[in-house]
Amino acid sequence: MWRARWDPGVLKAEALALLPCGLGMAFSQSHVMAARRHQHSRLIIEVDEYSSNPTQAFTFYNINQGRFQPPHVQMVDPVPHDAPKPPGYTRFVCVSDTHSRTDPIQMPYGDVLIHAGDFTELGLPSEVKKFNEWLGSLPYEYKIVIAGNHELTFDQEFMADLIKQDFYYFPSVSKLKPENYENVQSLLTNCIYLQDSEVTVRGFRIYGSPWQPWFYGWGFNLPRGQALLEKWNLIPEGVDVLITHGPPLGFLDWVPKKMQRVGCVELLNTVQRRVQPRLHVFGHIHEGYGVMADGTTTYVNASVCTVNYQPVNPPIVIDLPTPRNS
Ligand SMILES: Nc1nc2c(ncn2[C@@H]2O[C@H](COP(=O)(O)O)[C@@H](O)[C@H]2O)c(=O)[nH]1
Ligand SMILES: [Mn+2]
Ligand SMILES: [Mn+2]
Repeated sequence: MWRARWDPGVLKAEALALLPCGLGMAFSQSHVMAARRHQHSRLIIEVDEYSSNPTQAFTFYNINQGRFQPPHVQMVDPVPHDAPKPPGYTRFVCVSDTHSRTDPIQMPYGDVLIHAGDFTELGLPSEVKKFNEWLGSLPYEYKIVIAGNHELTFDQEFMADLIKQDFYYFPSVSKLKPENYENVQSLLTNCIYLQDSEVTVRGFRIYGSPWQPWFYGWGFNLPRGQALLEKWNLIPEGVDVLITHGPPLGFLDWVPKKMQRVGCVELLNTVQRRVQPRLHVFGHIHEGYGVMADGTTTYVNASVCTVNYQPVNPPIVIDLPTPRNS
């Protein structure tokens, strides 16, 4: 069991970790938490000292804190698509990384569809229109979508830089005229599009953000550390469902061919220590498809496409109790 404890009024945090073997170990060191609390205000997450090396961060926190170990961290079986929804629950249907390959996907029954980004290959308006038509054909009460690194045209700063570089890295986007993509979000008429923003549906506060650690200079890429932390700092406390394109460190973020953990350390610390949502949905690392939980948050990597961009992973269904008064 991992617990955090705060000295009254402040600054220094102490973590108490019980290792899987049952031994209790107390830690009181700055790098254990990488967080502090402003007096009378919210918890401040700081850049982790292992931020730039997530594989090393994973190993360190596992050996020293058992942070990613059972019993508190577990793989979870998603709800079977044909299971009846319990009374008083909301059914979330989670997909990600469909990459303009939605035709073969069997969509299950549910109330709220979540798409965690990479719905296109390059963010071309024609792809966005096709995706929007697919959304329009689905029967969910709410459909909530964020962008991923493949939605190049949704990242205005990225497009401005691309023009300066004369489309050197993405020549196939060069035929687009700015007027065709400047307002590309407006093509998404059949969903609620979130970009560092939130919406409340059926009493759930849902927040979405497209940013992920820099990897070959795609859309919404930012360096690990302070730059990404500033985006995560925009996530309000009290959010029930968090949608990001990329995973947090240690949860469904393993890239086998590189033998690397690639999740964001600051996102993990923000999720586990500050925001503590009930559900965190993401994709991006196609190999990490699946569900895990840490006792507070259920983590869903909903990548429909495999690492070879084959759309074979089924949508993941999660039932959450609907908040009262909604
Ligand atoms: N070693 C890393 N591999 C990464 C990272 N981000 C993505 N990837 C690999 O690319 C595919 C597909 O990603 P996409 O965004 O192009 O669809 C993913 O499954 C990984 O294999 C990274 O930061 N480091
Ligand atoms: Mn993808
Ligand atoms: Mn991606």
